[in-house]
Amino acid sequence: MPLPKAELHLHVEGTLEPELAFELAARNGVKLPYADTDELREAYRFQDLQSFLNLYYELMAVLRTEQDFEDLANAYLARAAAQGVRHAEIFFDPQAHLSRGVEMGTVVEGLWRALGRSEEGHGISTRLILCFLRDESAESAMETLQAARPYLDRITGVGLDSAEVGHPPVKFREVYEAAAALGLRRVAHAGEEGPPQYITEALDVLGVERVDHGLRCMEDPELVARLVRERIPLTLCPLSNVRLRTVDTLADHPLPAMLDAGLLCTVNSDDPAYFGGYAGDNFDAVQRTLGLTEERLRELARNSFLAAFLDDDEERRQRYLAEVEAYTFP
Ligand SMILES: Nc1ncnc2[nH]cnc12
Ligand SMILES: [Zn+2]
Repeated sequence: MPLPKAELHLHVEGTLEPELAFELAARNGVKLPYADTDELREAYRFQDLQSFLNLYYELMAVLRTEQDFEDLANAYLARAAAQGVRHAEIFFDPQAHLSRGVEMGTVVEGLWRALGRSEEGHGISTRLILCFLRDESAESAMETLQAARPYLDRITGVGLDSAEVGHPPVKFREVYEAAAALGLRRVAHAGEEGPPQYITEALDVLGVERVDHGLRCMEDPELVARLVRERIPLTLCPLSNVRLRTVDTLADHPLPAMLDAGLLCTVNSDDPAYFGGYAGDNFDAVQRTLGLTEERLRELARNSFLAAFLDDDEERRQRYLAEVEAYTFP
């Protein structure tokens, strides 16, 4: 039995495996510029975040109907359950669909058809987090938030993703204020490729409660001290960092130093279909390569539930935390 954990940094579009991409392409009459799944996998050699994003957006062309989004989410939930995920907070990128003529309702209702049955079907509780694309305008983000208003009973929070450098958090100040006024939780990618200053801005200007990635905080000791003091969770994605060359090799990953510094770290998969592993694979990889002790792994799992947006269901959080403490490693 795998260690129970929450996944807090997972882009549902990043769970599109090549096999499902071809299946959906055939179903929707979409022509992909790859002969087969092998040729597509060959394209998964990324130089940086942008080279990954190019492929990530290109493949979204196969996602067209509610059924497509339901199938995508169901495939993820099945894989996640097999790797010990008990709770998943799932990002989606509506602007990447709206711009192709796929409506907000198609995306949210499609995802919800899977998420609404996830507890019975996969034993996973879920939350949905709407992400704004930071390389699009603030006006577009605000329009997207407005388009989501009929679906807010299904959406827990907002996030910020896509190309980071040159798109500082401050650009989205008003959108995040509007999201907060609607009662939405706030997170943002910061310090993945962008500088530590973006992490500070995400906290101070956007009021985020968790930082996605946050890796580059390690360049600024005062920021580390603040993150420790304020118990700000970081949603790290080790295999993603290797594939996008944020770190040279997994052995160079600062996770052990971050835990030693007292940071509230969690381990997640980001875009598992592209980066070589789901949540459990990320745990296994850091255990193997970074030599994390069982107590460190238990700490990561505990942190994931502490950092989860389960404030409306504390009883469930305590149940999950008890599962973590009772877990015996094989
Ligand atoms: N790792 C990542 N960083 C920024 N935007 C993303 N969108 C999907 N994955 C992402
Ligand atoms: Zn991400």
